[in-house]
Amino acid sequence: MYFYGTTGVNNKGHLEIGGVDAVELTQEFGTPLYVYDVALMRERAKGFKKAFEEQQINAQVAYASKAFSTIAMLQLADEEGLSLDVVSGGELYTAIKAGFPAERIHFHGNNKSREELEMALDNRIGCVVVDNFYELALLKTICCEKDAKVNILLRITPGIEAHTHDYILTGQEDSKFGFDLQNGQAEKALLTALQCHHFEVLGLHCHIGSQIFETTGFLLAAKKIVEKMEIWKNMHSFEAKVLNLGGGFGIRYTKDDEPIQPSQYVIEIIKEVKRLTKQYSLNMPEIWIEPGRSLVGDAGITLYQVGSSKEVPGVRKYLAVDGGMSDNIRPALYQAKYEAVLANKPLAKTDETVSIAGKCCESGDMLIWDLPLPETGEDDILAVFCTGAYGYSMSNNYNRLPRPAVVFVENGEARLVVKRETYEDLIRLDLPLK
Ligand SMILES: Cc1ncc(COP(=O)(O)O)c(C=O)c1O
Ligand SMILES: N[C@@H](CCCC[NH3+])C(=O)O
Repeated sequence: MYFYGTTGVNNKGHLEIGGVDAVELTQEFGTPLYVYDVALMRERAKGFKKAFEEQQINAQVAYASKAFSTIAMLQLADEEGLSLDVVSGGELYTAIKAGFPAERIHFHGNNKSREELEMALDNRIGCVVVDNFYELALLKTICCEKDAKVNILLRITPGIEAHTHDYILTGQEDSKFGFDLQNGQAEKALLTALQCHHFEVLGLHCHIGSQIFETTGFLLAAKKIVEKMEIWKNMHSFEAKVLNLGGGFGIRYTKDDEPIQPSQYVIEIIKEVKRLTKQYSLNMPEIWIEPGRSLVGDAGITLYQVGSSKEVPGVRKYLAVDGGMSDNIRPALYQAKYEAVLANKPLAKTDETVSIAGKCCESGDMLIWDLPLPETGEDDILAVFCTGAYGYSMSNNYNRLPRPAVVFVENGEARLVVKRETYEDLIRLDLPLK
């Protein structure tokens, strides 16, 4: 059994997170319930920051808020001195309402609207990560209208495709994001941007993928970009002040995942960029990264009430919980794997193998296949580990299921940070036929 962060077993034999009894949490806040281990999120944030500080590198660690964006979460990110990556007006709005310092907000997205870009400029955010020629032109028009200046990074597609465990170098990257480095688009974008006096081109950005367990892909990406930086310095007198290598650092969902320490990515990236910049006589740029999953993923646990069960003789036993693909779509979308225990008896001997079904009207609404559990019945609470990233943020109201509440636990205290949706919330925006 693998417990993350402050999770353990208390003297009642119950699962405990942040010093709080998980069963009592369900009694107070209901189920399904997302529970976040605040100490673990702080530890992860500090780990990334410390890795840069120890090497005395100017850096920004921007939390990719798509992983889990709520007011309390963004306030926590601010407390930990993180910057913030937002990818939509909604994420930006949440950040502003959370009081997140605008100068540390970076705005991503492959189809930012005029309204979103105006919102970014009006709030004087730290930088816009420009993704394509359409955006370059639109941003220029808006800046002219507002007589505004804006810091930008150019999102580059370096031609490296990161698959979870291996890396494939592609000649021509087929991606909806960014300016291609190989075919000259990136250089054309740079020249266009440099001609516009409304833009301060801070540097370059790339993101090679997600749930990556090795450093190789990041180092290859850095190499390709720094090589271009040298060419662009000589040809266009442009020297990037910032090199943003994105997020994607992998975490442990199950025993099959073997992540490396978050600091390891940072240490190796710094070493490689130092080596390359020395080789090409460039100034060391600021290094920015954008972890999402690795800051919050393993800090989240979802608690469910166990309900019905069905035995298919000789095949399997299905055990249904009171949530499913509406609160965690990752198994249905990516065949993502999770581990789970019974929160009311996590150490009990596992003598059954069951498959955990959600309650949505879809055969594909399965959370975990073939999970070893003790004999399980109606009074049991299932705790699914590692649901902190892309769980709540990808939740939905399929079958008109209200979204669960979110609770932060720390030092023996629980704090409700997102209320449970009600049926009334579900129809709030509906209008009658006549
Ligand atoms: C541009 C960018 N930055 C950061 C992230 C965060 O990725 P992860 O949650 O895997 O760290 C993503 C998502 O993959 C992304 O697209
Ligand atoms: N949502 C995905 C990751 C996408 C990251 C954003 N580019 C996941 O749950 O793993």
